[in-house]
Amino acid sequence: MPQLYTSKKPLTLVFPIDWENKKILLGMKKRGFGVNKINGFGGKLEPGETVEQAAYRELLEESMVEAQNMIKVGLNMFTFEGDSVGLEVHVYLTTDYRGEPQETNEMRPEWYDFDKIPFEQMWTDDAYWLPKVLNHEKFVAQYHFAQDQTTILSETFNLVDTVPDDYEQ
Ligand SMILES: Nc1[nH]c(=O)nc2c1ncn2[C@H]1C[C@H](O)[C@@H](COP(=O)(O)OP(=O)(O)OP(=O)(O)O)O1
Repeated sequence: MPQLYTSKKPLTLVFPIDWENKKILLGMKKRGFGVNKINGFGGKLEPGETVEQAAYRELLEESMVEAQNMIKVGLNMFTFEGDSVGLEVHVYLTTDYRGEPQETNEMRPEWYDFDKIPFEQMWTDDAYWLPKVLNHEKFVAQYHFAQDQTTILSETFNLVDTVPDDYEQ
């Protein structure tokens, strides 16, 4: 396969989970990349920050939920036709958190039942990997998007025991 990217940008994506009631916290993104889509909480790293530190900070900034733990469950490499920068998205679940979710400038949070996840309002790839995560599986995947940011042109998906720190092309 030809190289899909020449540089990559790490991003975080966190989902608070209530296993007992089978609910997941998602948010409507109010601005920026993926605006109007429903997704987990996350974003870019600040200078000097680790991926995990960024995951805690972004969740708090976007939903006012303060995670007490994080479990890394997936690594996605997203690339786009005509764009040489890959998005390396590190996916976490948190099962222990403090605070009630609140609407912020970035996100409007809402709890969803596992069987009522609004995949049609989410990134196309989520329908492939999010159910695996809710089934306690871990994965490494790559999705190559057309310029419409909706059509997936190619993909690779693998279940793993441990999620690596970096995506290797
Ligand atoms: N295909 C995809 N599927 C998915 O589920 N999440 C994706 C995705 N592509 C990007 N994301 C996530 C990763 C990250 O949590 C978020 C984008 O990061 P940011 O919120 O930092 O972007 P913004 O452009 O809003 O940045 P700021 O304006 O600096 O906040 O979208």
